[in-house]
Amino acid sequence: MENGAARTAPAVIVAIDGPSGTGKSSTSKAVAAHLGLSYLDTGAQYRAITWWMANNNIDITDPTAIAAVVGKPEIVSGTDPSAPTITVDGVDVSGPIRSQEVTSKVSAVSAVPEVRARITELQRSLAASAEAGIVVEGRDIGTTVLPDADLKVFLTASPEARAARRSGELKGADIHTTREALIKRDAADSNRTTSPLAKSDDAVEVDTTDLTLQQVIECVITLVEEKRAAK
Ligand SMILES: Nc1ncnc2c1ncn2[C@@H]1O[C@H](COP(=O)(O)OP(=O)(O)OP(=O)(O)O)[C@@H](O)[C@H]1O
Ligand SMILES: Nc1ccn([C@@H]2O[C@H](COP(=O)(O)O)[C@@H](O)[C@H]2O)c(=O)n1
Repeated sequence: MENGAARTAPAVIVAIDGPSGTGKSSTSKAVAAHLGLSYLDTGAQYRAITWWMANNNIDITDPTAIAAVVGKPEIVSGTDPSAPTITVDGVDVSGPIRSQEVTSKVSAVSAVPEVRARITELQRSLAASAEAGIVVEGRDIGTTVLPDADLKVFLTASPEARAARRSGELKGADIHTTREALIKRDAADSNRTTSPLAKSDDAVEVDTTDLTLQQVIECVITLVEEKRAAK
């Protein structure tokens, strides 16, 4: 480096995977904001395409029907961690994609190989255009979408801890029902044939059951900084 030249941190690609309610979104957003990276919520993309299928009366039990229309909706993700956005055909769907209807249908839609191929292409393109780097969170980022990521983290937590977090978020929803719904969605996501929810062999596993969100964020920031220093 020449005298006086500013040192720019090299772009870094971070993949954060794990089951529902382990803290992927909260952690990824905070880590990206702290380190000046972009942020991509890939679950929101699968939810957005599911919302479009439901709105267009596509039979979500019929993979052939889903595959036939997979290219129709235009899905756009904004990657600013302080204000992530998601639109379908120009419509802001950030609220509707969190509905119970979408949550109950998303695993069936995301299991369709043509859906995964389309969404994976969007994800790779966003990651490639993130100048400073990006934190991408989901279920198959480390294994399939970005297998060459600089850092892979796999978050876990007990079903009880995850259900308590979720029912707190859903204003006192019954913990038992929430726990059963989480377990059912994780099973569907883990057992599908195409890029299931899985820990990549080279991912760092962090059990968040007894950690505060702040402790998890600090742990991941440290891991990213170590990777950056080694680049
Ligand atoms: N370590 C933690 N301790 C306590 N609460 C947490 C922790 N991590 C996350 N939370 C809370 O748990 C809830 C779920 O977190 P978050 O949405 O980040 O999980 P997720 O893994 O992205 O879930 P999903 O895959 O279903 O989108 C949020 O309300 C969040 O604030
Ligand atoms: N990489 C991913 C991310 C998500 N999914 C599917 O989307 C659903 C919703 O994800 P949330 O993180 O918003 O809860 C999830 O249950 C998966 O079906 C996926 O397949 N791959």
